[in-house]
Amino acid sequence: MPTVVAPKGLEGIVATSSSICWIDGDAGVLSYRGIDIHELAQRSNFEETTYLLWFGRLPNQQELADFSAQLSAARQLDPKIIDLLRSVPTAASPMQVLRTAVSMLSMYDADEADCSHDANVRKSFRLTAQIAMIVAIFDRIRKGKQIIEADHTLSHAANFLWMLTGEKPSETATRTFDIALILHADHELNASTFAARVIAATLADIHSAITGAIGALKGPLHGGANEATMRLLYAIDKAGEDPVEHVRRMFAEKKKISGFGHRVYHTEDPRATHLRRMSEELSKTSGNMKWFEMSRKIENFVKQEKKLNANVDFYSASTYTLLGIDIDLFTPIFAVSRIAGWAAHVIEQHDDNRLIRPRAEYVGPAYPAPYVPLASR
Ligand SMILES: CC(=O)SCCNC(=O)CCNC(=O)[C@H](O)C(C)(C)COP(=O)(O)OP(=O)(O)OC[C@H]1O[C@@H](n2cnc3c(N)ncnc32)[C@H](O)[C@@H]1OP(=O)(O)O
Ligand SMILES: O=C([O-])CC(=O)C(=O)O
Repeated sequence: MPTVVAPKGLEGIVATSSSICWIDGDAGVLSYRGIDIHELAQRSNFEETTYLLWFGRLPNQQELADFSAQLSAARQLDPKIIDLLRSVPTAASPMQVLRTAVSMLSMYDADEADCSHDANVRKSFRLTAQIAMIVAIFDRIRKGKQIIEADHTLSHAANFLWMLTGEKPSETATRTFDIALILHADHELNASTFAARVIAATLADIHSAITGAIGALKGPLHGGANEATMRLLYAIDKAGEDPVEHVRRMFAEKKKISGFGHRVYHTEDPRATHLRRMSEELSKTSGNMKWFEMSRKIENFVKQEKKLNANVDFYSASTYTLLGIDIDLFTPIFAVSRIAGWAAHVIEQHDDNRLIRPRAEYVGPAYPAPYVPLASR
């Protein structure tokens, strides 16, 4: 019989070993394959970072060129997936649609049943390219706009913005978005990645694991917090309220403030540092300081009152808004990036698998409870 009862929410429990991502939550350090996130945010791009996550080291020039070409070549969707995107209600949330479409992708993937290392890598290329396309194409369809064909000369970040808006993105927009993709690409055993690994550990295919991960990311305690953050900023603005007074009231009502707090970080989330800076820069260049200033006031107040730090979701909200992106695309965009990490974890899980099956502490009626016949109840 098991004797150890893990703390609620498995806080502090080390549930697997992994060589992908290392976090020091007290020092505010995040690294992919040992390389500091600040260095990656400054010097890398999404393609190179994804190579690093999947293959464990930085690529040389030729490897990066080949990788980028392979990712770009994977920008293809079966027409049946486009039919699906046209057939769902336009009022459906893009996150619901993404979850369903990724599940459907498996039916059009030649490697579906093959969970070998090589097949997983091939499917990871396709999923990474296709998730970005699905998010952009559904947004066009629901707005009654024409679908934009992928541009194979563009980077992953630039192509996403191109397919979303139909306009070639500026260098600033592309770089900002690329950095956001790098920052969100992996985060150790967060809830959606854990979900993906649990599914993969049954030797289910990568599409099943990623579909489950998208479901986990959707919740407001996880990836859904970026949308909830922006909805809070909009609500405060609409009511013409002082942000500090609004948040003070939320605290009095024992409500949580989206975009703050973290299970692992007890100091600044290193990703928030970059997103705060990008939000400020975009605000200055656009001449619209409203969202940034409101965010700063809330951040200072939450820190002062509750000693809680902004997490990755807080400043991504204003950053994406300043890039002209709709609020309900924020969490799908998280998936556009996080597929890199999810795929790395599924590959790692399948490469050295054991079923993940913990125990529960039983707190129900004592055994043996009587079975009372229906007529006597
Ligand atoms: C990409 C990501 O997933 S990043 C996280 C995104 N999620 C959010 O931003 C949602 C808001 N934040 C939260 O709900 C939490 O901080 C989580 C879920 C991220 C981490 O949760 P946990 O480690 O389980 O901490 P828990 O929820 O138990 O909070 C501990 C205490 O801090 C308080 N607290 C934590 N976060 C917040 C918050 N955002 N606002 C107000 N109070 C908070 C809790 O109310 C609790 O207080 P109590 O002990 O007086 O009851
Ligand atoms: O690690 C976590 O619990 C949540 C998080 O920040 C992420 O998934 O990026």
